[in-house]
Amino acid sequence: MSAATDALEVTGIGKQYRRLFGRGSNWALRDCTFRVPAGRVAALVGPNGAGKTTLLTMLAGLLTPTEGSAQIGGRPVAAGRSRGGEGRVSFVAQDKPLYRQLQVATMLEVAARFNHVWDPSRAARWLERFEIPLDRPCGRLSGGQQAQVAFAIALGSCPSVLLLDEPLSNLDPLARREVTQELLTEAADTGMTVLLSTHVVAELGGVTDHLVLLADGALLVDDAVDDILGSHRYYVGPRSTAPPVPGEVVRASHTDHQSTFLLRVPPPLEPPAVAAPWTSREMTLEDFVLTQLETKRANSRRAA
Ligand SMILES: Nc1ncnc2c1ncn2[C@@H]1O[C@H](COP(=O)(O)OP(=O)(O)OP(=O)(O)O)[C@@H](O)[C@H]1O
Repeated sequence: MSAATDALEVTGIGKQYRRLFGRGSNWALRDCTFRVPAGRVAALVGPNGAGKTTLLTMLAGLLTPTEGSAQIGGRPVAAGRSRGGEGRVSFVAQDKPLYRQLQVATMLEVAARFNHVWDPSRAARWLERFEIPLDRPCGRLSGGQQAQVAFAIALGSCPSVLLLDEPLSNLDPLARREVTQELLTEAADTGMTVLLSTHVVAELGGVTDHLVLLADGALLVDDAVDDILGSHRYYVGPRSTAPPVPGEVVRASHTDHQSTFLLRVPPPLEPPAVAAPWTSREMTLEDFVLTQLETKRANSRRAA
């Protein structure tokens, strides 16, 4: 994949926060390098405190990196500098700031004045899709409805890259699925790239096509979801010290009578079929994320 087709290019980025009390500082994120191709919906996943918000805030140009740099649409991100053209970015933070006393329709008018590129129909379509009342003050909407207004404003500004910090956290399960599917449609229709942080990995299957996994302020995985899922498979059979087919053992677990192996076969090879009594099944994205995090934790404990 050439750099020209990458909407987001992050090189060695890191952030060190000063401690408020006492001396010294903490690295929230270190040496993070990854790319997200244009038009993808990428999930930014990691445990609490992994550095997701810090990364998104730097990509939005609201926080200066301590090290490294980022490019959006081929142009460097610089804190405090507004962007236009191909590198236009919208960021929806966790606390979605809306004027509580303003009606939704008036809030959109205010947003239109703040954005030099604005598509009123795109914002209106999103609100209509999610049945948000335009005449209600924002402060009298539910948390999930307020989130929808924030998404509508972000989309109305026609970003080439949309950064969302835990967009699904206020939404019910049905709304979560609808929002992720609509974002996928928006990305497919407009070429917009989405990077969204989330803890709800189980609901990302079929929606995100790229995974960026952080843990303890470091990048653990940066890969296409199809490649991840296509190269891993579970094998379950009688208790055994070795898997029934060749491949890298990512994880093995055993009971008295049964063994389960998660195997990785790097693309372009397909994970092999298996003969009875062994059975095999696909791995989910949630399985993959949990396995990576467990392995990382076990390695850290061993090294300590
Ligand atoms: N302003 C700040 N000053 C000092 N430390 C900070 C600051 N903001 C974040 N941190 C620390 O940086 C680390 C990463 O925080 P960050 O909010 O980026 O994580 P996160 O992955 O978004 O977490 P969560 O999933 O809980 O939202 C944490 O250890 C956090 O305590």
